[in-house]
Amino acid sequence: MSGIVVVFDFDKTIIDIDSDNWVVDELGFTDLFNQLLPTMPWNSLMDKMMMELHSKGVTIEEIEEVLHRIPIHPRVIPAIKAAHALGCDLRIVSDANMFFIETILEHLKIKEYFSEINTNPGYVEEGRLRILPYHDFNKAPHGCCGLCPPNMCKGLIIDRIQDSFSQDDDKKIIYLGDGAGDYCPSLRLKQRDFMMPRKNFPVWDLICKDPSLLKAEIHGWTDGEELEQVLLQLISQISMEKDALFMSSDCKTQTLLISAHEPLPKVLHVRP
Ligand SMILES: Cc1ncc(C[n+]2csc(CCOP(=O)(O)O)c2C)c(N)n1
Ligand SMILES: [Mg+2]
Repeated sequence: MSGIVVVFDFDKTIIDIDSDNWVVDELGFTDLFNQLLPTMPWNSLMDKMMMELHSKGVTIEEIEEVLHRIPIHPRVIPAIKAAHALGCDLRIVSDANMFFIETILEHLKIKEYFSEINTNPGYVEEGRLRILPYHDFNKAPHGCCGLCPPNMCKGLIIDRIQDSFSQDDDKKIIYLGDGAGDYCPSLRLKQRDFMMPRKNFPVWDLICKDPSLLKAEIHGWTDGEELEQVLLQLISQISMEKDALFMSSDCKTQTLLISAHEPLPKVLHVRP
């Protein structure tokens, strides 16, 4: 393992659009969706829309067929496979839902590259699709920065991922996202981590207001091609730093930077 955890947002990061809008639009339910949107939270509306689809005779197979046609940039899958081959632990944190994400990842044959998918529950119940909130906001509000929707705080999910790392393991997170919901987790990243916001998308605009609020290093990207370049460059840079064997040209002291194989000290001073 490389000691790198790559956390991907899903909509407009792995795929190139919002999966919720894609399904509603492709099945011809845009007007009803827009009419109901001011009346309820997005996540509750998606559950209601799935009920509407079912009552109008749209089948699960038809929803799957629409999901199989979802647009994705051609460099995203190679980027995911390369990051995995380099030993990174890949995870998803998304405000879409499990049914849409699993259907798309299985169709693209890339589900197995991810060790964890954190998203809203989505499952078939008596022939209709149910979409439920990740946090049960009727029980207790998650109470974070105020920017996250009531059903999901991605910041809390990042906290949980960071808490799962053992103390002496200096794992680094690379977080990729586009939306306003990706801002809260970006504030939780540590100095050793990396934030990859999609340029000129909501998370980018929020970060640009005051970049000093982030402890992590910021690396923007515009499309799948740049996502691949920036991500693989960061992984190779982090891996090189970890495994570096640096011999100082100073003849009195040679400094060996030893790789992160634990009980060895990180820096050894060797007298010639
Ligand atoms: C102004 C405005 N109203 C509502 C929404 C809600 N919304 C739109 S797409 C989506 C799924 C995001 O999935 P992922 O986390 O994978 O990007 C959600 C929750 C929004 N983003 N902006
Ligand atoms: Mg997104």
